[in-house]
Amino acid sequence: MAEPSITMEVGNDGVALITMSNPPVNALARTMFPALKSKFDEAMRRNDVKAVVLTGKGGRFSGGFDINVFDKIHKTGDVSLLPDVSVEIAVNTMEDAKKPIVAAIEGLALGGGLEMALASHARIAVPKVQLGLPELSLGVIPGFGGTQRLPRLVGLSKAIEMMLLSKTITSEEGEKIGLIDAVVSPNELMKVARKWALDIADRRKPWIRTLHRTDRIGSLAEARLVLKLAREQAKKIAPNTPQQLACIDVIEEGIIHGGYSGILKEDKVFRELVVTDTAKGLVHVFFSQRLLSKVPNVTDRGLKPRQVKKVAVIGGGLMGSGIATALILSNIHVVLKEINAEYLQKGIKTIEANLRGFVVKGKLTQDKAEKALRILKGSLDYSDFKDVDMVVEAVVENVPLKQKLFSEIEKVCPAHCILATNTSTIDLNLVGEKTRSIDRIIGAHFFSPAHVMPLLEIVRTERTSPQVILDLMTVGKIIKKVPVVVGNRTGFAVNRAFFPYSQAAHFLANLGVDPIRIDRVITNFGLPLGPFQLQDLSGYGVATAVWKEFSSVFPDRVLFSPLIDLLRKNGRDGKNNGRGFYIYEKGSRPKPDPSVLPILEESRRIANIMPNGKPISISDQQILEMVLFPVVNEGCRVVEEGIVIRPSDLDVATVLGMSFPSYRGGLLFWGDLVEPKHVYASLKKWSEQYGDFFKPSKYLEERVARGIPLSEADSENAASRSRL
Ligand SMILES: NC(=O)c1ccc[n+]([C@@H]2O[C@H](COP(=O)([O-])OP(=O)(O)OC[C@H]3O[C@@H](n4cnc5c(N)ncnc54)[C@H](O)[C@@H]3O)[C@@H](O)[C@H]2O)c1
Repeated sequence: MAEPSITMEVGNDGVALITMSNPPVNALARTMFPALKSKFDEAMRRNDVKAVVLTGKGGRFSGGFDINVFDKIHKTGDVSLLPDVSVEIAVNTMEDAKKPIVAAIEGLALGGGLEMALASHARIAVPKVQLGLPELSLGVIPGFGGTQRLPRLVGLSKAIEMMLLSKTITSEEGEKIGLIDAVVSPNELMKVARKWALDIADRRKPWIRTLHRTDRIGSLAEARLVLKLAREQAKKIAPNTPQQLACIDVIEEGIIHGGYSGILKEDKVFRELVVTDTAKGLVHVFFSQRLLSKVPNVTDRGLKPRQVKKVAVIGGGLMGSGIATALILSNIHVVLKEINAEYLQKGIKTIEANLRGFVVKGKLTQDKAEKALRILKGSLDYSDFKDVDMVVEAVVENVPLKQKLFSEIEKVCPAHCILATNTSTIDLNLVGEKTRSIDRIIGAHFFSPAHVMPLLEIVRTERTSPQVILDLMTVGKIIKKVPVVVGNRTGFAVNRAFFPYSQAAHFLANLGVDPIRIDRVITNFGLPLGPFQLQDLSGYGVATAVWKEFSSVFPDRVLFSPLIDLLRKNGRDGKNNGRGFYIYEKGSRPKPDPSVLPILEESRRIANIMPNGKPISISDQQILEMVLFPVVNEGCRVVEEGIVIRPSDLDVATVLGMSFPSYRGGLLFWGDLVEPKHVYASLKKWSEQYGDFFKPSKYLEERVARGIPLSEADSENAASRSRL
């Protein structure tokens, strides 16, 4: 791989072209900063240089600061690994340079990359460049002066929106809002940038040092109002993370005391934020996601993914229609098969509604929605199956039906066709029992709603062929999902890890804790739904089926609760009929339902676990731990049993499939943050008091004994996992 480098070429026109190179996105490695400085210094010294153009090699300006450095800081705690860029390079060397610097931008300028462009005196870009400061999504703030210069170029509100939401914009939009000085065609880029630089040098164009500008900020009173609203918004959208409010504070510093003062505060705050648990969690998820595309015995075999152009989706219910939506949106033709015309129409209508939903939210143009619908075809038989490259079965959860379907499909589909099932609970070997091509059977486990949720668990059996796994991974990426390869065991990875979630919550409710309080503790922690609201949403039929399924497979750790049965007996079915733990009324938010209390009391009487018949006294933190530590423990079993390839795969999967807060790094990483020894000791205590449901797993026990984080891959266990 090419080494990171900075080169300089001086043209006869007196323009020095400085090029950043570090493929693939010219990330700014630490070693590049002294080299950048020395090239700029040389350009300033040389008499044959009048102006400088800064660019990136290979059609990309720069993807930003090399975040491998964050990873190193998190492992060593050594913040001095951060280079002094904000003052030394972005101010002294670039902004205050004696000769003008113009950024010539192609492809992308993100994070530190965009900040280098902001420190230049003008910015010229080609069309469709991606521009943004997404640092907050990694738990930090822009660190090379971005918090100060972006508001001075595009105005306070727009800058705050771009930073707080980590929003990227195109160069065309950038030109409209003042971030980009001109958008030109790729073959003109260098010519225009060079001329622009010379025009500044010769005073034909203004020489703008952004940090000194105030014209886009407005009056102090106006700025204060914008900052106040931004703070309120930040508290609402990100109540558990520090970087949003810190970013606003830093911007405010620059507005009150001037850009340079803002830069100094930015640098200080950046160094504080980079070592927070939030940054550690977000960086962990970022790197863990990258690892997912490495699947032993699949991606290391030199196989090439085969193209999947047409897919048959069987079943147009909740899941099938969502899956079909995701496929047609990525230009993959779909045949949707149903049992009768009425259900088929219903399925197609749901797909249309899914697309309309995207259009209404501005995520899709009407044109694209119509184009997607044109490649969808409904069917009541197998006549359109002869040229499909993949089948995704999403019919009701019924073993004989699925077996029958796969034995039929095998006969009507081409020999290369991938045979995928969306089952959430059934053993894939059982699904494929009546099928000869067992090596083509694979799980494509989408999460509901399938056109929205990003996780795709790819379930492989011992017999699934590596080619089929690779093909499905590729399709997953094409339809913008994040594929995580998992093993074929009840619940796979995410549902399995989360099966103790509602059980533990019911246990607490039977111990006398208010379910609404439990939900509140969990949502304050950052999960979007507490366990009771989640059950209300999925309906008690599903809750009972899931509870039964897991109880039969893992009878050693099941808790008894009569609560759901009692609710059903009392005519409640959660959101389905508007009454559950909460009352659901059209147009208003779910409200806790006080009339659940007698049902709850009856459940407590039957369960009979309250000490001396009295509700336990418990803190919010203890509630959180009693609900989530069993989930961490089950997550440990998921790793122990080799259901995921690496522990960090489960972290990504819980973030994407269960909306576990990414700023907590995913399930196991959070277990590491709260200390595995504490998780272990708590579970052990509860298991002695309440039984085996809480019994610490071997993996947890062993990791604590060896002092190895739960979320870290362990080479010793890799061999046992390779059976995946
Ligand atoms: N609901 C979820 O959250 C979820 C999540 C992941 C996976 N799953 C799995 O996805 C599958 C489907 O679940 P769902 O929630 O979409 O169910 P659903 O009841 O909403 O839809 C099933 C559809 O399959 C159709 N169908 C039945 N037999 C058929 C046949 N022979 N040919 C064609 N169509 C047929 C039915 O008419 C119905 O429209 C199940 O295996 C389920 O375990 C569900």
